[in-house]
Amino acid sequence: MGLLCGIGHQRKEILPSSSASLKFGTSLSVRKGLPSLQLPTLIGGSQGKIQVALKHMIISDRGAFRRHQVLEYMNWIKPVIQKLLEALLNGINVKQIDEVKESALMGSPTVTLLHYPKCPDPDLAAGAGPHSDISLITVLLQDDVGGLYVRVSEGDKWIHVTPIKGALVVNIGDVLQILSNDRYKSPEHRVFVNGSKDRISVLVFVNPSSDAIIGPLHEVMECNMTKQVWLQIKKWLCITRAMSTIKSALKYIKKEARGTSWQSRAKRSAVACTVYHIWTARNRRLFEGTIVTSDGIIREIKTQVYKIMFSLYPHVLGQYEHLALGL
Ligand SMILES: O=C(O)CCC(=O)C(=O)O
Ligand SMILES: [Fe+2]
Repeated sequence: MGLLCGIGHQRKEILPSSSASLKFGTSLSVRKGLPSLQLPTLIGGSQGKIQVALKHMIISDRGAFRRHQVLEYMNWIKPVIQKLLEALLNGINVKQIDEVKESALMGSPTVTLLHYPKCPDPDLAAGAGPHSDISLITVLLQDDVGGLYVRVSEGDKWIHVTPIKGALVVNIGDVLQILSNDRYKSPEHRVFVNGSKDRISVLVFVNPSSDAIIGPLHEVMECNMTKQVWLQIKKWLCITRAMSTIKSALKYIKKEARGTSWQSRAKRSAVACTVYHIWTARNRRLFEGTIVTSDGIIREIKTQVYKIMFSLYPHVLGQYEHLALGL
């Protein structure tokens, strides 16, 4: 089963069946793994031996949920959440989710068990008013009663998230919207109570750890740094040809700056130093949290090229003094 995104007929596959055993519902949903996932017999437990009459438990025994059952559900759902996160972050070009990132992003999950008593006049009951979740994602298990609606964009249209047997509904939360710089939207949703049946839902709010600093991930930001640095270095080298990327620079250098003249060497060194210093600056930002400005990187590149050229051609230093003057 693949990973589907969207609601109802708008669902589209975002991961092929071979790469995930997940199925997306509202925003997303998961099917495999809980074959008999059906309220009131919720938690399959180890090898499906333990069956919990959750609906019964919530309604008749409110406030006294069995801790180990909730923990068991959390244990079951953790790898599902990890897989979902991996797929979602992959979708915004975040390929590596190491332990630090993982614990920052999903460090404070909470489980909420909700009971919506039936109401003969549902219009008079509150249910859950329109809101978006502040979590990273919310994984929601609903029974077969229905009543959860998601707002379509900004309009007044609400789509019913029809319960699918054995499926989990996954909502994008505000935190993921921020991390993704709005590429994923945290949908507004609401719940209407039913006129003749009680409704139960079990929610896992996957929250970042309390000390995590949330902002758009670097991978989703347009990075202008490389372009800015290279354009300055190109000008410094008196290269007039239009080429704004390092890729095009490497191609140019391979073709046009092959010889052993000091000019060719200067150009080759400058491109190599540009690649190296941009890479170093990225690493320092990622691993040390140090921000190096493009002016700082340009200065480092020029200094290094100048040193290389001086060590190779001290006698022609005067000829390319204008390079040094740009330092
Ligand atoms: O009960 C539901 O289906 C949704 C509840 C909800 O959206 C929430 O508690 O944030
Ligand atoms: Fe919600």
